[in-house]
Amino acid sequence: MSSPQILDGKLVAAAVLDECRAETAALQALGVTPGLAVVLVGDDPASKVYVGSKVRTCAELGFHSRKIELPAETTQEQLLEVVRDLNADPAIHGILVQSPPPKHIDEEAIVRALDPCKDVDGFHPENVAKLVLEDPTGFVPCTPAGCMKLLETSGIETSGAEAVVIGRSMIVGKPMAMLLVAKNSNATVTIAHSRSKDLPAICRRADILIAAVGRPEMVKADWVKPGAVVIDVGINRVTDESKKSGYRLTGDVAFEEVAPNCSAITPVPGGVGPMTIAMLMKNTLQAARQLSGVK
Ligand SMILES: Nc1nc(=O)c2c([nH]1)NC[C@@H]1CN(c3ccc(C(=O)N[C@@H](CCC(=O)O)C(=O)O)cc3)C=[N+]21
Repeated sequence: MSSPQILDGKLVAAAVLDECRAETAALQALGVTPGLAVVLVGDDPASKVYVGSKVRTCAELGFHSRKIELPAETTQEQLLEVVRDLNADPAIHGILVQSPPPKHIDEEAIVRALDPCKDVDGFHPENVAKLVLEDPTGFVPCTPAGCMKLLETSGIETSGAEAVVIGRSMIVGKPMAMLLVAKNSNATVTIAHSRSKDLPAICRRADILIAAVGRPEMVKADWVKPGAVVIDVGINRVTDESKKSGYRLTGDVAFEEVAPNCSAITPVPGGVGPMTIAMLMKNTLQAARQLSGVK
């Protein structure tokens, strides 16, 4: 096989953002300006890039946004105080605390302190439950939501398909599996992970393969059934002396060798990453509508 369909996340994200822009204008006409707060603790360079790009997208859409950058030494109690203030701030509808925080911070406690109605990441237990219950008032985590949107808009049939998700994180793997098995998607889902026996054989069963492990180029050509659809969630920085920055981005899939073998595949960058940000904006709009009681 040759020339797979390249699933262009940048293009689809731009279309989602166009919808968001129109919806923002409509909300503003009703006196509601969507507001997103992004909290970053410490100075991880990759996190800074992502946070910057989230805040920039807010500005492009006409959202109110707040970027709260805290030093790496910020205590648990100080961070909880910031979250409580944002919970109480009527101009803020969505709160995102960039993950991972420094080691001395108990991330789970921070997530539980969020007002679930403002938890646009969908990490709070109440939103996790709503995802399992298929309750649309909950927030779906942005990365898996973006993968689903990309599959939908590309006309990829999930109903009856064998999907394999590699990775069982609360941020991607588990919610991704839940979305694929949900009644509006109807895939048959396997969740594989580092302890799975014969991972390549499990992956070869997949009509739709989702790689979310965080290991650069782990998925090789012989892991993929000919004609499969491959969604690469990995965003790994690897050193590359030929680049001015000294690094390049690569996914969890060995793109060059895998692509010729599949029917469709996402690139990195330009695949799932831009979709994640677009879905964050969509979730913030949902939060603004729900909190303000506007339909
Ligand atoms: N509470 C929380 N929520 C998140 O949603 C969250 C998080 N923490 N921590 C980190 C991950 C990662 N993440 C990305 C979003 C966009 C791109 C993105 O736009 N990537 C571009 C390239 C960007 C670049 O050049 O580095 C692309 O793939 O084309 C990447 C990664 C959100 N995350």
